[in-house]
Amino acid sequence: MAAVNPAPPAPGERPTVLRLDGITKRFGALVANDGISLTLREGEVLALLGENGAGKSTLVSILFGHYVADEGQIEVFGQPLPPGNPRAALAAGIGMVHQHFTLADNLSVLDNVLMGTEPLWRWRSRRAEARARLLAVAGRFGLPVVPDALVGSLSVGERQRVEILKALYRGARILILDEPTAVLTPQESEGLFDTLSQMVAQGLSIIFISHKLAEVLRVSHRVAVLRQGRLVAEAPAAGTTPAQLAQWMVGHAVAAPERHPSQRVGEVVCELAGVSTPAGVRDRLDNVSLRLHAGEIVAVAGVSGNGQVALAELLCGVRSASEGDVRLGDQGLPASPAWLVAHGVARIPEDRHAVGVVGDLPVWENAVSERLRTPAFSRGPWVRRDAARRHAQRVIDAFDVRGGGPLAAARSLSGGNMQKLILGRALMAPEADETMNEDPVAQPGSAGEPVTWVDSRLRGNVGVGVSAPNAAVACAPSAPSGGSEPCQQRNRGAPFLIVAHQPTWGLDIGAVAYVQQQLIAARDAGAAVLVISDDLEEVMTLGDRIAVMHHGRLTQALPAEVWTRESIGLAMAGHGSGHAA
Ligand SMILES: Nc1ncnc2c1ncn2[C@@H]1O[C@H](COP(=O)(O)OP(=O)(O)OP(=O)(O)O)[C@@H](O)[C@H]1O
Repeated sequence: MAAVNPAPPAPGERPTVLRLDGITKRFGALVANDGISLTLREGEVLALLGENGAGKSTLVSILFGHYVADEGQIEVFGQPLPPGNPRAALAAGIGMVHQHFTLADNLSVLDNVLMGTEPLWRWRSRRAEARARLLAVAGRFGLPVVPDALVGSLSVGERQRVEILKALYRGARILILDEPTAVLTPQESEGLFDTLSQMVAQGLSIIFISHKLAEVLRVSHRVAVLRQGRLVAEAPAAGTTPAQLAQWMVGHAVAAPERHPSQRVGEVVCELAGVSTPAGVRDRLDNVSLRLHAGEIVAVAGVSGNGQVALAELLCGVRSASEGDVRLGDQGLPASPAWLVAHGVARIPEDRHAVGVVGDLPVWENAVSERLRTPAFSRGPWVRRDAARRHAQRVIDAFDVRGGGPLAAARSLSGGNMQKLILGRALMAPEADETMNEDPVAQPGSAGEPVTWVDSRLRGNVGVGVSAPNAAVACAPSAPSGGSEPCQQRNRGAPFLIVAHQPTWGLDIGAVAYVQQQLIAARDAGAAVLVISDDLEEVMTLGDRIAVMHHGRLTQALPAEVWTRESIGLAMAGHGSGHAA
């Protein structure tokens, strides 16, 4: 891997462009940022690291004027920055590229860049001038762009380029990139690194937030590490190792997850035979065949946008096949997400913001949302609130969901902690006491809410709808057969099929290791696991068998040993099955 960063600016040689002095931010009793002081120099890439919930997003939100610090000052190019004023931040030359893009799909690149910079009525008259300026900025930083292209037709990497251009067009001199590579393919990440090096060569300064430690060391000049809101380390990237970074972030060494091949592969739990999904949809399946066995992890690699969403949605009952056959055990797969969830198909959705949680609702409601109408959490028309909150607390403890407890609004969780909550919801079965019939049931006026009421609050969630028939989490006669093991799993409420789409996206290294261990443990307990990921490391760490998606087609799922990094890369680019055997 070629080093991207040019020689770091020697201390004192380049002017300081940004100075944070004693920034403190509290949310109630929680101190998200605790007296943080940092500087950034011209032409410098500063990586901001920390565990999920360490305070990175809070700090950059203060910088960008979305939050107001309780204490401390910020100076940009020697001038004090007015707090809580995004316009002032923009005017001072601060630009931000969020993890989740803020572009309008139905508008052109140029319109997106202009949006918010000019009054609407001026767009037409100033278009030619704006186009020329956009192309000039694009040329200067080596960011090729087609101004009239519709944003909805662009790949993820191209959209990110538009976001960066938007910031540069507005005159950003300090650019904050929040986990910019999380949504990119390896090739797109390379393109971004090239862009970064061009930007710093032109004197821009960059704050780069990422959980990928190797890439952090590669692209940055300096690293700053937050832990529980405090700045615990600052060091030049050169000479620092990923292990050292992990130690600073977590406070102890983190063992990299290792491959643990399956010991006992069971019967076929789910089978796709010649499955296609409707044409005309951008993300579709084209004649896909795949068998998922109990006790095995199949990992699907591929550049996102090649059919992964269609595959995940199909298996979760959100999308139907137009051709071919999908079977769960000995029956057709019902196109009913609620039925599937109730009968032991767990899903970890890719987009946690859109379909994962309902931000305004408390953690406990989100933690039981997919099982709300099971006996574990409801009795007749009433929610068993105590059981639900106990379960939420168990999820919080087991998955280390930090940031406020069962009553906190899910919205207040950091991105990574939200993902841990979704994983816990999908993977953690209710405890025996939560499924016992004689447990006290909340009554009106005492402790509970009507199920229908909670249900309607959650209805915005998951595309699943939670109003499943009051399905017992037991081996229903119509449930897939296929041996006793999945049945036992279902009886315990544990999933027998797990569809995990980008399960560790946005997680810190400790959480990645934990989640991967949980998926392996679920497999070892007899579940069939499908992991869909564009993270090659993850695919190679988890997959007992690996298949690759390209343009809606899926290669044969072959044993992991057959594949190499190179052969997976070839298949990702559509060159045959790509495998070496
Ligand atoms: N609006 C809010 N209300 C209450 N608590 C909040 C709010 N925003 C953030 N927090 C809390 O502040 C802490 C820091 O969160 P922050 O989002 O800054 O972490 P992070 O380092 O960006 O994490 P991640 O890597 O998961 O994105 C967390 O405990 C989070 O729950």
